[in-house]
Amino acid sequence: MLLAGGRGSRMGNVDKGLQPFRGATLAAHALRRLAPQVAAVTISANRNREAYAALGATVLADELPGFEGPLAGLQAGLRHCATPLLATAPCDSPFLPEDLVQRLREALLAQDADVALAVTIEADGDGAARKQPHPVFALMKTAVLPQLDAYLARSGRKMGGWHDGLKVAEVLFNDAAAFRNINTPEELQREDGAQRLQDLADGLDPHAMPVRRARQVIDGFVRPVRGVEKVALRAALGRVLAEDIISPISVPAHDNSAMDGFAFAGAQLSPDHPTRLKVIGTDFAGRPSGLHPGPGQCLRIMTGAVMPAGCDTVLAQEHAAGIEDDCVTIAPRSVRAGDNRRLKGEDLMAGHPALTAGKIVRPADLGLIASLGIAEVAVRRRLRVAFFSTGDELRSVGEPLAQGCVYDSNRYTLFGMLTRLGCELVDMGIVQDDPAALEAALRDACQSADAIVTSGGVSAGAADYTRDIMARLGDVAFWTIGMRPGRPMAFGRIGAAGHDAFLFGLPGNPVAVMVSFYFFARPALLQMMGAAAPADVLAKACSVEAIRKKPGRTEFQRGIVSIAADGRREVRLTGAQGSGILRSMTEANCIVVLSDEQGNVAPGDAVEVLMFEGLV
Ligand SMILES: Nc1nc2c(c(=O)[nH]1)N[C@H]1C(S)=C(S)[C@@H](COP(=O)(O)OP(=O)(O)OC[C@H]3O[C@@H](n4cnc5c(N)ncnc54)[C@H](O)[C@@H]3O)O[C@H]1N2
Ligand code: MOO
Ligand SMILES: [Mg+2]
Repeated sequence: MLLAGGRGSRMGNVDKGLQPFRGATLAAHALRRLAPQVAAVTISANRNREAYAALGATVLADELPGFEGPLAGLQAGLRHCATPLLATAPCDSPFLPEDLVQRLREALLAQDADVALAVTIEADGDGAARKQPHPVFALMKTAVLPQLDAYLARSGRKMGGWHDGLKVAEVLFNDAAAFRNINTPEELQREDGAQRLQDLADGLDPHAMPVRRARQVIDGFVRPVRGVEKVALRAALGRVLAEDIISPISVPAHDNSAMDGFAFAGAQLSPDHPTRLKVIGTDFAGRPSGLHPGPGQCLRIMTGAVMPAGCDTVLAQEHAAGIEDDCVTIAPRSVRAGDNRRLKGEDLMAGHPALTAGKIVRPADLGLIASLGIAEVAVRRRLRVAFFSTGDELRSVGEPLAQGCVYDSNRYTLFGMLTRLGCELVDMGIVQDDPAALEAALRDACQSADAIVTSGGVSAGAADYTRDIMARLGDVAFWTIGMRPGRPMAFGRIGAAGHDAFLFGLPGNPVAVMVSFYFFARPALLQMMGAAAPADVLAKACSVEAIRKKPGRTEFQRGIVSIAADGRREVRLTGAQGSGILRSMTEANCIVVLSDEQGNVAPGDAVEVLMFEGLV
């Protein structure tokens, strides 16, 4: 029985099961999961009964009036159930496990229980593991109806509340995500992925896809992962901030001195005559003297010491016209009122955001967070990325190289690129050009990862099965991109056993896999990590050589930037640019990006380069 009899109050009092979702309704998706697991399906619904009946199920209304909740639906279900066991699931759980009923039944029989219900292990707010029962995902003997009747007659309404006196078997499911339900319009929209890939790519020719458009489609399709964890400050390096960090204090907390010197009230400076001030004491950083200089007085002060009351100006000691005994002489115009004073909150003001969600934490950010006294930060959970290479010709490092074979290098470049992004990796090795093996690998990958990156098999070669299988498993587009290298690519979302993952099917050639990773997969993975969109920061360099280039496609050539004798930045190519020549990537320190509009390049022309290494 699918439970669809609720009021849908968090959804705005609409009939939740009938909300559109991925081309159907929530209830239709849940039913699609549930129906194959049982002999017959009933839907508990109190509104729109014809719409539910149209899904091909018997529809039952509550016996109790007034939307009394899922137990009322269950009561009607048990009363009319023709089988000895009744399974239930809510209508808003489109991802429910495909083996839900089978596993509940095994436990119910093995333990001779009255009710079997699903439990998962979930992390609570502190990251500690906690058992989460899901009493609406249950299987029960129809013979338990009298207990439920009695509970409802006592005005009990809690889903698990009526189990007292019954034997309950708990069945642990590893996949908490399969039990997630959709309660609010926002959740619905997020889970719905907003749009289908085909709609996003509408009107675009998959056989001649401009780089820019492919990136737009990918960006519009991927969604950030939701999990958040609290980590100790140092562990946040390289992670993505999940929340804005609001400054709890002002930094600095007080006006303080920017110099070692003398602090005084600037109003007494004369533009025409030297000013002589008596030094009445010394203020160190963290050790104030407690003295307040009056007119004609000053304090010796160290950098970082709090400005004494009544003082607004510091004269750096090396700028004093004279220091003798306990007096300092200041020449006219050698310092202005207000100089060398750092203002309270000039770095960070209390209550203002110091860092915003989506920032990838760099060393300076660690320091900034520490300066606020914050020891723990909320970061997005790491992205899990599964990757494998395809091809019968591939051998792994350590194996002998048979005639006609090559060592699998793509899995190593992918390992490097994914590790640099801070992903959690699932290395699935080499998968043979065999449809069954490929399908099994992709299904497997869906269950363990948020994203899958494969290499090889996406062009139209006879042994390239990848495309067919990918298409069968989900919403996948195959593009020939107007670029070089990296022309063929598969992108989309595939699913198996209640899990889905975004898929990047990259071309097999070793340079092509890297270039398509950097220009398509990387920005998309960053978005999935919850990171704010990064821009490719291109610099200009003078090409020392002529480069042949056809307009109408983007070329990513491998280059070496150096500084010429005249101080200008110049670039030369690494030599042969074939997409199988991986050496070109190791020799290069930049990619020369020749845009669609660009034609031939003459020696001395400026071209755009994307440098490999930055400072931090
Ligand atoms: N008739 C056409 N043939 C090809 C086209 C085309 O448009 N029409 N496109 C070419 C381009 S461009 C590329 S790139 C490749 C992409 O093909 P696949 O993605 O199907 O890749 P494979 O055929 O499996 O492999 C291509 C090449 O790369 C070597 N390779 C594959 N995986 C690895 C690995 N893990 N480590 C090292 N080397 C690897 C493989 O042995 C092949 O030599 O298609 C062109 N053909
Ligand atoms: O993608 Mo292919 O490598 O353009 O040669
Ligand atoms: Mg291949």
